[in-house]
Amino acid sequence: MSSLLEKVESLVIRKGAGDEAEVVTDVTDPGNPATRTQEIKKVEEHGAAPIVWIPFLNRGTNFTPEERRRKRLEGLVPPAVEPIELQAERVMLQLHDECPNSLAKYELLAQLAATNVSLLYYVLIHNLEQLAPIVYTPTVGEACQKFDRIFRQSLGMYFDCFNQRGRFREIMDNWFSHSVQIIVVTDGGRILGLGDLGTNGMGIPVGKIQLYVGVGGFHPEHSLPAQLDVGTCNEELLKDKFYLGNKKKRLDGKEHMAAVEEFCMAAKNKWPNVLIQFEDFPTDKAFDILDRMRDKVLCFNDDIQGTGAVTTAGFINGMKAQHTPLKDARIVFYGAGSSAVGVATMIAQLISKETGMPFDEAKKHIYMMDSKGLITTKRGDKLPEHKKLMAHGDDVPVLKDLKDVIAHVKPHALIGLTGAGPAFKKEDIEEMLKYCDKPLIFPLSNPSSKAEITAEKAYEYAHGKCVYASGSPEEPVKVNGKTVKVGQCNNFWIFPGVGFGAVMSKSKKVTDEMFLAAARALADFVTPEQIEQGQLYPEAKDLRKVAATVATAVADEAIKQGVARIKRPADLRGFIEHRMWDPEKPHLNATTPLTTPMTTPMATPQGTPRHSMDFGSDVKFPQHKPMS
Ligand SMILES: NC(=O)C1=CN([C@@H]2O[C@H](COP(=O)(O)OP(=O)(O)OC[C@H]3O[C@@H](n4cnc5c(N)ncnc54)[C@H](OP(=O)(O)O)[C@@H]3O)[C@@H](O)[C@H]2O)C=CC1
Ligand SMILES: CC(=O)C(=O)O
Ligand SMILES: [Mg+2]
Repeated sequence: MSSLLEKVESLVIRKGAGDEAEVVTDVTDPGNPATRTQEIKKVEEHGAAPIVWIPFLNRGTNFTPEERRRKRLEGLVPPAVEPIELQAERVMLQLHDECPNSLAKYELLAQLAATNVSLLYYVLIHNLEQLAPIVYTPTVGEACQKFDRIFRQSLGMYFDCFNQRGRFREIMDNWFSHSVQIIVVTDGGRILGLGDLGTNGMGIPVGKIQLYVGVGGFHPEHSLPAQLDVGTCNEELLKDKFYLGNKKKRLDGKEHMAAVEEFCMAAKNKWPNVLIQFEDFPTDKAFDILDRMRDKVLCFNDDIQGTGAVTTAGFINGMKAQHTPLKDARIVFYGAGSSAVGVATMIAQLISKETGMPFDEAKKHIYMMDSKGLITTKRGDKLPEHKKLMAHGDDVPVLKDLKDVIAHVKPHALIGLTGAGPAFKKEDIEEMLKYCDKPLIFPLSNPSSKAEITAEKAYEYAHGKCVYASGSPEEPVKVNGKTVKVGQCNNFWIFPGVGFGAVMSKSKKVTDEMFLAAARALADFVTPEQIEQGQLYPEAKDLRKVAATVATAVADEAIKQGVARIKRPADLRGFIEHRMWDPEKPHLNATTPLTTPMTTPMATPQGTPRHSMDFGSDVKFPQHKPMS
């Protein structure tokens, strides 16, 4: 005989499909119909399972005696009634005393995410500086590499692009929340600088969503980490018995694009105002996906646009620290993938807007290198589209070596986005010093093991004279006898605020101008005195405040551009802050669902949900047919 919980599970699933009549008959125990029905009624009244077993509702020992009585939790939690502060103190103690390394801390926090969501976020928000490097880079990189080994509980949704195509919309009905506002989705193709990690890449959407909630202010129930399983070409994973995805070679071309498109359109149908963040798609897909989807769904690519904005902010402050006017600034990019091209484009836009010079003129200030050297149209190889934009022509010689490029360009800034560090050598930094007395050095590749240089070496080679920030956090370093905090140039300064600002302003799209507004707001958060001392970014403890500032600037820009669907509130900052979710008030649903009531699946006579295919004039649900 099946257990009550199994019955209830069946009840809940069937209720979801809108087939209640069938349920009652089905779950009544023929041995004792009256008792069974009563039991089920009770469970119906009090939820499918005790809420201490539901991570989004569980507050463990924090439930008051009255709540324990009312919610039928008596006996299910220890007698002590604890304030969340004390619960958090226990977690911090466990992190310090019981976890021998960063990965163990990651696992402990993942366990918390799977059991008590409010407590996870309380702990995260109150210890951002300490814990961002755990849930995010660099530790999340190691976690992704070992994801199938440390896996315990899924924290997001998987979409199997081999076996579930055409059914993504239906599968989304399995997610518990009716009002998702933010999705981070990856295909695992370029996870940080670690390459193709297939479904092990899920750690990245999970980590970014944790920052969307802990930093950006989204309600946990309104956020969704998602992984498209398009296969992997990582031979080690294909051989790994624990690998959690399909052991098949990656989909490519039209098949890959069709899967992404089905996912996006299904998400829009299910959650009409959802914002989709594309994350760590390989460069040969990233630009095409953004181009194809940006007018169809509310979306952006974090690696292209988020990185663009965060680096532009550091560049603004770096040029101030050097006293270099933007019209004179020259920049060398080491790496020409999705992130580098995103940054280069935004910096050229900034120079153009600030100085009045045309974009085509502004972009001549930028010199990009890839694995073959300085990118020029005359180099003799066929350049992919994304490299053409910034390629120089006859005005530059063919150069392969970074030092030679520096000698030719005489740059004010050197930005590393190769995913292939360490790469910047002593002679490169010394060469920069010949032309600029305070060069900006940004080794931005993640995680730390892939960074182009470390703070210690950069300051040493530059005799303490550079302005520096890295993609992953670093410990403070001694510079000329003084301890200096190391700045972090990571898109985590941008995406939580951009996402929250766009969603709270009910923006129809996320425009380039909104990203530029985010960059400026981030740059302005740092005081002139801090900039003068070489500090280009805020400190991680201020992440939440920065997110509110960025969100306000983004919403403001959306309203100015006419893409927002709200009227300007008298106090925009207050409007944003009021809506930021606070785990200390778990029932205060500050981010009131903006989604219109969801499109409810209708039950067919057979009980299988079906969906209306008429989603309005401009949105058509893809029918899993080959794309033209
Ligand atoms: N700090 C932050 O916020 C962010 C950091 N990143 C980091 O940026 C890195 C790159 O990401 P993405 O742009 O998407 O990746 P891609 O793999 O698309 O790009 C890498 C680029 O670096 C070039 N490259 C690789 N090795 C070398 C080398 N030895 N010398 C010169 N150029 C080289 C490649 O050349 P070729 O084209 O010839 O192959 C390519 O142009 C990752 O490590 C990622 O973690 C990304 C987003 C945000
Ligand atoms: C930070 C980030 O998005 C990356 O390294 O890919
Ligand atoms: Mg990324």
